[in-house]
Amino acid sequence: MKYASVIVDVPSMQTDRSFDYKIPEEWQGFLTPGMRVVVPFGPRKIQGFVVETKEHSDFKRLKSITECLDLTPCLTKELLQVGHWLTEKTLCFKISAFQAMLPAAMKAKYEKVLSLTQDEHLLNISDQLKPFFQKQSQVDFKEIEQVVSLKTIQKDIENGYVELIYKVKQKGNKKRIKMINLNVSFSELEDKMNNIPVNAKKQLEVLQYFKDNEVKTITLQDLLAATNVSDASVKALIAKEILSEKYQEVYRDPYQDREFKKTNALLLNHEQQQAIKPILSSIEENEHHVFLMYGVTGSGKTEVYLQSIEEVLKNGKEAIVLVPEISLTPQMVNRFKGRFGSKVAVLHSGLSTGEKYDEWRKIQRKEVQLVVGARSAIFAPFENLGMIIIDEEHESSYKQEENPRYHARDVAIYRARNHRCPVVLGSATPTLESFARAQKGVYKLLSLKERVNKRSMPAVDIVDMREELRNGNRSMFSTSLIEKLTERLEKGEQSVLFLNKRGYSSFVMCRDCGFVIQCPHCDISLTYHRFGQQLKCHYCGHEEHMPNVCPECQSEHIRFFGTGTQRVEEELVKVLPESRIIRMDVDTTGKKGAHEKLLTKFGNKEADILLGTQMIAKGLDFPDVTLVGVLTADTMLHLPDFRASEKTFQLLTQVSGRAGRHELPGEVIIQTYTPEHYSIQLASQYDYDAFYEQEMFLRKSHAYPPYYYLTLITISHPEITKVVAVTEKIVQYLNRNLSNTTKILGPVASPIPRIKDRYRYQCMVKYKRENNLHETLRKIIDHFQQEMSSDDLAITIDLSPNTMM
Ligand SMILES: Nc1ncnc2c1ncn2[C@@H]1O[C@H](COP(=O)(O)OP(=O)(O)OP(=O)(O)O)[C@@H](O)[C@H]1O
Ligand SMILES: [Zn+2]
Ligand SMILES: [Zn+2]
Repeated sequence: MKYASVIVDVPSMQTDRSFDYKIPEEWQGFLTPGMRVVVPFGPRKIQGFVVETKEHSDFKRLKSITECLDLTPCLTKELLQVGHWLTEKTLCFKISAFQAMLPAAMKAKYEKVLSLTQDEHLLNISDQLKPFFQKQSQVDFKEIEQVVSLKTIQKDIENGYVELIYKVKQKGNKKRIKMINLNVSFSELEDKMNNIPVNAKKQLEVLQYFKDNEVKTITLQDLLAATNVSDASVKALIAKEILSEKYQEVYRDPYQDREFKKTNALLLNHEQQQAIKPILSSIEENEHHVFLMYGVTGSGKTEVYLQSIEEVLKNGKEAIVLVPEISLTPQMVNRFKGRFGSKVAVLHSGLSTGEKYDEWRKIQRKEVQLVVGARSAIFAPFENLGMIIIDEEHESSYKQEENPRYHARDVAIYRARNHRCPVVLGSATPTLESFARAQKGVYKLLSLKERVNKRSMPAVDIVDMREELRNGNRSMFSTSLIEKLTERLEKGEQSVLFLNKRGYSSFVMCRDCGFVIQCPHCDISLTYHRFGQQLKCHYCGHEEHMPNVCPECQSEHIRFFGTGTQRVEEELVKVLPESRIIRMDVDTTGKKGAHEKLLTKFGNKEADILLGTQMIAKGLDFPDVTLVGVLTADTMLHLPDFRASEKTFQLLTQVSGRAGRHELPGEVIIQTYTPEHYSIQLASQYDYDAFYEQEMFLRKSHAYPPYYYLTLITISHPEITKVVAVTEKIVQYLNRNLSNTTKILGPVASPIPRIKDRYRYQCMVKYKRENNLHETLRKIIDHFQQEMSSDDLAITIDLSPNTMM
């Protein structure tokens, strides 16, 4: 093939198509679609993806590809196809779609260098530049920029003495280690040693080591450590050709120092057998089906996953398991590694960029057959997929909230259809969307209604906190919660306390005038951080010091409100001084591995109470936890979000599921200010079916999903008049072009009307069927393209918004 079509790394409307390049002769026949290349683009050199190779091009005078970055395609044929589909589905740029499918380490980074156009020009360039080019013809632009004025540089560029070049920097460095090799046989070694002068003691010591230990290859690092000699002695032996060195590539394996206890398949109970049967037959028959495995917490869904995967691997195929924010549940990793050992790659946000890259390459090289990972693991470059599992399918983290705004569930189904294999969605609290599809028979419903060994679900007690207040209890713990905690302490059992942080922050308010301190750039209150007495904005990062007096009325009665985990801990220590508490929140789990350490400690019973936020709500399976307390169940209910009730129900069910999972029975206490709310009532009765009925009824009457599809368009700009004008225009255009049955809401200010000094407006499209939607939206973006690139206007379109924020 002589020509290649390339998608270039310039995310803009004008460049959202392929460009043709000549393939230099030496790469013809080698370069294939899915490889990354460096190509000249205008004055720059940038990265791109080859999407097609061909014998002819309609264009004349084409430039040549400059560099080839891959030896094997980093995107398989199928993933290229997924990329095109993502572009359609989410209205993102092709380049964004391709990049989203690769580990961060492989995204292009550019460095600017200033380069002499000819060596002779060293005499002509300005004096300030000269010192930089004495020894080299290219200099990092950043270095020069700090010392020499841009004007001066510009002049030399205009004169043609120097030029500015963008170089693609490769981030994904493979880790290599130096191996030292013994070049002679052990019998020859004696001879060689005799020839070495006696005073070269260190060199002799090195050779003695090889002799004593009968090794022929060892890493340089280990050799130096074992013999306590310096690098120089080894070099001397290499010069004598007794030793040689070579580099060997190694993987950074975050789990290499850990042992995983091998586990075997358990004997499935009746419900599990019923559930696994259709999955296995779909695997055998090579048929694509989507299964919704609706199983109460502790019903043994994971065991069903494990045994289905076993079947897939036995057939020589591969599987993907998505787990929400997996770094947060090391227990989960253990279960997969325990069953499948080195066949598993793990991909999650807790890994370093390098570690992720290495895990990804294990997949690419077919060294593993199973990947367990968070959202983006859905793009694992397997070519022979036999199954995709999405655990906790209701988790909102499966939706990416930046471009491309995809939902991993959609990608999973698309890929599984390509590979003609099953998708299994598992949850104790399926999304209404999925459950409705199962009701209609679009998905196949598999139910696990009982806990393993018929253990009962923990009894739930709802405590009305208003009542507590009326009875004179002003603390954040109800009387009955304290009683039950004390009981657990006496019996040596463990408790989990859950603080629902979402929608709840510690804001600062003046008790005299009611003034709330807000971010000067965003319309949202600042959050109080005890450490350093700082106030922080969670949207733009603005920080300021906590004032001593109210900026509005000078009163000294300015306090923070709201309950942080730190405060809960302090209060708890006062009430239960003898208890040992582990607190898990963003502050205590910031460091790598901290999360796992804390959980291990709790598992070893080095603490009585685990106190935490969302991060302890799911996946935990500790036998001695018999009490779960939810401190404030209703904080999420009041968010401007049509899924607020559903999320509350899911969360309460998940948290309750942490108690009494093994021999000991469990109990749950839910503290709330709105005990009558149906999502709280029904969660306490574990009545998903009733919740589903009720919530579906409300969604229907308010025209929300799953009855209607949504599209959210958000417009932002530094000037409010501009935002309003553009939003109005968009609404008018939508009204003219979409069908009559479609509802268009807006323009209205977004729930957070200003972020980072930009005003935000939105409009929402609710529709049942809308064939024109994508085309209409594309036209809108097209229309405002100019203003978006020059006038700081931003329009984001989300075709399946998770929240209204
Ligand atoms: N067939 C079985 N026989 C015996 N024990 C089992 C069986 N299946 C699962 N278990 C055990 O029951 C416990 C709960 O199972 P598991 O964690 O798989 O449930 P789950 O449905 O995934 O729970 P959750 O949704 O709450 O995370 C685990 O300790 C598991 O090892
Ligand atoms: Zn005041
Ligand atoms: Zn801010």
